[in-house]
Amino acid sequence: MKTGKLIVFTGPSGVGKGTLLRKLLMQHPELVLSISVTTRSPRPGEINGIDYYFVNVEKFQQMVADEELLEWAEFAGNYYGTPRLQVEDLISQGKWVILEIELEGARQIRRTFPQALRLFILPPSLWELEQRIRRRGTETEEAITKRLRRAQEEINAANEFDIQIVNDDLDKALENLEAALFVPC
Ligand SMILES: Nc1nc2c(ncn2[C@@H]2O[C@H](COP(=O)(O)OP(=O)(O)O)[C@@H](O)[C@H]2O)c(=O)[nH]1
Ligand SMILES: Nc1ncnc2c1ncn2[C@@H]1O[C@H](COP(=O)(O)OP(=O)(O)O)[C@@H](O)[C@H]1O
Repeated sequence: MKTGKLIVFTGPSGVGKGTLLRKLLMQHPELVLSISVTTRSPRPGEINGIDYYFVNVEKFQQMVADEELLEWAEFAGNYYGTPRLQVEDLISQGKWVILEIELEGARQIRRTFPQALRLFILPPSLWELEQRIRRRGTETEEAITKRLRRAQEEINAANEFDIQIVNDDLDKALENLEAALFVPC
């Protein structure tokens, strides 16, 4: 029987997690990205059920109370969480499931799924991180400030993770990511 695997993918907002994951998933369709629940509003182009499940705060709190979330956290004024059933089903089918989550959620997973592989994506510098968030053009000034403040705290915790990858050159970062995931055993 194939063994499923849980892979945690963390790093500051704007570091390029989404960009790296899109490329990785195109090349490795056997990997599955877990779709999170969030109370944040959809950005233009984001689709409910594809990018996130967009819910209101009441619904989110109900899911927490009903223990439907494997982990959850507040980030920059919104709630985010991983639906438990979806992940457990996929892992029991032998799939490799990726959680793209922030630091507090990654810490929860470390306690509940100690066997998960945990990766942290670093920016080449804080200056470049800020340029990337601004260039993306999806955030208000207030949201950018919150994300940058949080970024330093997250970067300080990078050593808690099994593997650290710097996303400077995108293709190089992708190569390092593949090397970390597909170690011959
Ligand atoms: N704990 C937790 N964090 C999540 C989850 N889904 C997304 N996040 C994180 O929430 C943060 C904000 O995500 P988002 O609003 O999409 O902004 P972006 O990272 O700037 O694109 C990022 O660090 C995500 O990795 C989740 O289910 N649980
Ligand atoms: N290696 C890279 N070099 C330059 N720009 C990048 C790189 N990786 C991602 N970006 C850009 O940085 C911005 C933030 O990337 P994104 O994937 O949305 O980050 P995250 O999901 O971590 O918040 C996007 O505009 C993306 O095109």
